Amino acid sequence: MHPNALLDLTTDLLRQVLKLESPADAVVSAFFRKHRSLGPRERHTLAETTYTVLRQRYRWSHLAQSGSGALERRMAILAWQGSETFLRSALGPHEQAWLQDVAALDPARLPDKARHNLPDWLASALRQEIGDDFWALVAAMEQPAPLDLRVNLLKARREEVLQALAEQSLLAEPTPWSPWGVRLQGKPALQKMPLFEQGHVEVQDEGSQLLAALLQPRRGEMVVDFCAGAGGKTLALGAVMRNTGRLYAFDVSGHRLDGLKPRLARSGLSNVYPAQIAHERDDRIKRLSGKIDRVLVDAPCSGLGTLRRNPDLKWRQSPEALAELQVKQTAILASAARLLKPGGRLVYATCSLLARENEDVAAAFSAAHPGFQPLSAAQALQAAGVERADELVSGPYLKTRPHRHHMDGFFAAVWERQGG
Ligand SMILES: C[S@@+](CC[C@H](N)C(=O)[O-])C[C@H]1O[C@@H](n2cnc3c(N)ncnc32)[C@H](O)[C@@H]1O
Repeated sequence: MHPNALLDLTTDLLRQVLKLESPADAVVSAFFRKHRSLGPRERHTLAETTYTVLRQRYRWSHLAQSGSGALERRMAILAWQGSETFLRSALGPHEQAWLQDVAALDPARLPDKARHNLPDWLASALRQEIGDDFWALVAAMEQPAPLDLRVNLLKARREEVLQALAEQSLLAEPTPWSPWGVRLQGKPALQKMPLFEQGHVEVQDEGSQLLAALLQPRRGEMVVDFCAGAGGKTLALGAVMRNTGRLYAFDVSGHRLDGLKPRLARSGLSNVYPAQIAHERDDRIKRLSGKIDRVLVDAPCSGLGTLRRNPDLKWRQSPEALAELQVKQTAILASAARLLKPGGRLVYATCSLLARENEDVAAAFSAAHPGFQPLSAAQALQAAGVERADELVSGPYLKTRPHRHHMDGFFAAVWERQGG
């Protein structure tokens, strides 16, 4: 494709993504479906440039002020993630000179906002949450996430997967904490590899894998994954249960649960029962009340712990949306808790970094449910064979952080239902 044409397409894609009306990955996928003739290198440039702008939107719009022409074009030029020679051949002499001037500026002298690239409400919430680590967190969130795999222990051992990857000259190492995790270098086309097709591995961030360790379901138990979605955690739980017992995968979204089907088929699990529920007080929940050994609530949340993968979320969330989420999280947790037998374990998890969705919801639940005894996440993880679990917690809670653990930001609280 001619350099001018690719720059025009990038400008067009950015214009669509920056409307922030739909998730960026959906807009990018729809754009690629519309432009089927794009090659892999062109797709890479389009997607990476778009994500670079989303990660550092204030930086690029600040620097773009000095140029001329459409703002999205200027941002695309500054954040370009393809060949520089190729880009330069798309630019006229004025744009070339402007790009050179901007490139010479010292990024350390930019205003704070153009360095942290966060909306004001989120910057102040994170400063309060993270304190002195704020800038380290900002830097970590601007990096793309590594590609983590979870080894499906029903079908393979971690050493075998590492060996198979090495035979294909792929660099990989065990994840630092998850006993089932493998971290790959680069982004190989995994979907076409036998390891993936035959269900020996699934793509799953290390933090997400740890939630299965925290719930620690045993063979033969009755377990509920209350907000199962496309089943990332369901699959991990089913494997820990060694394909025994009964694992219900509930979600209000039938569409998301549909995404679980092909993954289940690959995984070899036959103990999973996906079911769409109307809402958290659905009759099905009432019928199972008091019968379940372990319940995971992977609650709908702002997703702000996944900004490395979904940088558009920081522009699409708002304090008002967080307040609504908190109401929903509180209601789902209270309803899911009714499922548990005495002695049963409850885990509430989010991929948010904010106390409003995390500690505040957990504390309100504890206050309203004295029959649920909070447990230490570190002890639960240690019991599940996670070494150095004390590095992953803050007080009784699991709290993973991109800048400290190279994982998405997860929060989890654990309780045991009392009584007999
Ligand atoms: C964080 S996502 C779950 C991700 C999933 N556990 C995984 O590992 O892939 C939250 C899920 O909660 C679901 N959800 C929203 N409201 C719900 C409710 N009232 N009851 C059950 N699930 C709900 C959403 O449809 C969404 O799939």
